[in-house]
Amino acid sequence: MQNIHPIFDKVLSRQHKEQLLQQKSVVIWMIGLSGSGKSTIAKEVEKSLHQQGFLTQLLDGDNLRTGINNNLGFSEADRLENIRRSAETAKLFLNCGIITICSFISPTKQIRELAAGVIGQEDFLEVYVNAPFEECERRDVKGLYAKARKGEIKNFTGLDAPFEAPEQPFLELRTDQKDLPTCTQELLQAILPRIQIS
Ligand SMILES: Nc1ncnc2c1ncn2[C@@H]1O[C@H](COP(=O)(O)OS(=O)(=O)O)[C@@H](OP(=O)(O)O)[C@H]1O
Ligand SMILES: Nc1ncnc2c1ncn2[C@@H]1O[C@H](COP(=O)(O)OP(=O)(O)O)[C@@H](O)[C@H]1O
Repeated sequence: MQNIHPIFDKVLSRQHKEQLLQQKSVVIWMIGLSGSGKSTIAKEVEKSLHQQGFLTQLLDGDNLRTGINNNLGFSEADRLENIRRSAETAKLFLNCGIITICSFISPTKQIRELAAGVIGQEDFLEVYVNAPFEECERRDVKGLYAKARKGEIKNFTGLDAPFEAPEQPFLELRTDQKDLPTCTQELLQAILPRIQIS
């Protein structure tokens, strides 16, 4: 990167901002098939954290794809770029001391390693929102599975595009076995020690 000179000697650090907000920031990165429950849990967790006085930001695949990522589709290369930009966005919030809840399918190990690399392994909490493909298809919240079966959507995750289950996520939530309040509580319990100032 020639002629680019990033500012590293900032007057205000992430710690200053965390101190102001009385919280520690982290990125909660929710992954899983379409319809597994990422957005639903993310919204519940955000609501609860807000009620407890934490400053949060939600970043969702569908939402970012209407703005910063609106020129990207679902090829492998586009998904990588989608996640790279989304992770860079999450990092801006992280460095502002904000608890950042991200929900992106993030289907491959390579894509998730990219996200973790941008954010920093220490601050990247990978949450696997897991429901079997058949259950997600049964739910078919947005009618996308039906369209994909008819061939109206190509590169659909789990059908004609891969989803690689993570090997060692920070947390796994089986949304076909536990209800929404239970999944929400499990996630809150897991992250609270990471975001509270001791
Ligand atoms: N081909 C294909 N495969 C999967 N999903 C598709 C596809 N086409 C559109 N959609 C819609 O896009 C949402 C997923 O976007 P993401 O940015 O999370 O995907 S990725 O992480 O880049 O793989 C996804 O949102 P969720 O259902 O919330 O996962 C869908 O609404
Ligand atoms: N335990 C659970 N956690 C989250 N969602 C659940 C759960 N059980 C059933 N659901 C339902 O599954 C669907 C998940 O949809 P959504 O959150 O949009 O998934 P995603 O964001 O992963 O595409 C919703 O209709 C939700 O009500």
